[in-house]
Amino acid sequence: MSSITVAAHAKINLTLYVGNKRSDGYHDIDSIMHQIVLSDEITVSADDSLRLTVAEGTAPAGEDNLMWTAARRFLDAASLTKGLSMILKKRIPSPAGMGGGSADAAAVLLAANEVYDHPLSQDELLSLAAGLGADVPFCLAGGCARCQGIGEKMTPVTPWHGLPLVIVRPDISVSTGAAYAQIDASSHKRPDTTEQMVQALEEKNISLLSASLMNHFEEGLFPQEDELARTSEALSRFGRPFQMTGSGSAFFLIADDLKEARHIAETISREHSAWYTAVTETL
Ligand SMILES: C[C@@](CO)(OP(=O)(O)O)[C@H](O)COP(=O)(O)OP(=O)(O)OC[C@H]1O[C@@H](n2ccc(N)nc2=O)[C@H](O)[C@@H]1O
Ligand SMILES: Nc1ncnc2c1ncn2[C@@H]1O[C@H](COP(=O)(O)OP(=O)(O)O)[C@@H](O)[C@H]1O
Repeated sequence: MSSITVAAHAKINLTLYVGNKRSDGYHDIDSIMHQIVLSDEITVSADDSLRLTVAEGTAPAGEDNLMWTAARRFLDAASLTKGLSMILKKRIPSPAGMGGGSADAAAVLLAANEVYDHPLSQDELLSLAAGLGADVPFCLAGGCARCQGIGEKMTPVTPWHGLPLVIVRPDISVSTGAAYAQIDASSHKRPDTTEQMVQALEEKNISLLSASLMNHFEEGLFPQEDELARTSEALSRFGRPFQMTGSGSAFFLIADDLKEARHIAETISREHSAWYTAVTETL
């Protein structure tokens, strides 16, 4: 196969417990990540050199894009003296806590392996993924998983397909590194509800899922970033479960059905025209 087009799906964190800082500067986490339908589109073709075109939306060009690093490391690991031509249609908001760059990098690893007839095993791809970023192994494995360690220790969890979601991203960016540092500075720790969330997903129990939503970053970031607190307030009036995803600044709200999701998204976008809003579903 000389060319392939794939979807690079965004993720949401249904739970995100942040543990202590480790000696390597990273933090152990306990998080249920779920892929969602919202995705970037990536076309990867065999070529003599490495090229990247951003054909839609906004993302770093060339070497600053994680896709470039993923492609370079794939070619080196597979001992290929060839290149790859990559076209990105960027649709996932960024940065947002939705793992867009990680999803793109994982998609490049999988697509490049297809294009060059599987020179690397799944374990070799996972090891390349772990070297690219904490969320990349999950994006490579996909579905729904409990992610521990810094995200690389994954246990598959029963996904809940088709939960209707409204995604809202206020017009601010949060630095992931700064968000982790903020957690170190705060003494409050919410209890870890990840076990409970696994049970909620297995039972498809929306009340238990709603009660188990938890993101440690909210505690430290909301008092610091007015716009995040404002987004939380704007979402609270719909009476549906919602939460910030990852280190922000996007939120997800779980609607009863797609019709309600569209109504909520329209209402928010009318009142906050600078905010990104989208309707999607869990994958
Ligand atoms: C917070 C989470 C939750 O899913 O997602 P996002 O908000 O980025 O989507 C992840 O842990 C983000 O993973 P990822 O975005 O891949 O992080 P990286 O680029 O590897 O790390 C950026 C910086 O965040 C800090 N970091 C990251 C992961 C981790 N477990 N502990 C950390 O302390 C480190 O300071 C690191 O230098
Ligand atoms: N393919 C990519 N898509 C988006 N951002 C990318 C990509 N490659 C590198 N980046 C860089 O990564 C940063 C984090 O982006 P992103 O992965 O979307 O964040 P998050 O994980 O918080 O959703 C961006 O600000 C950008 O500089």
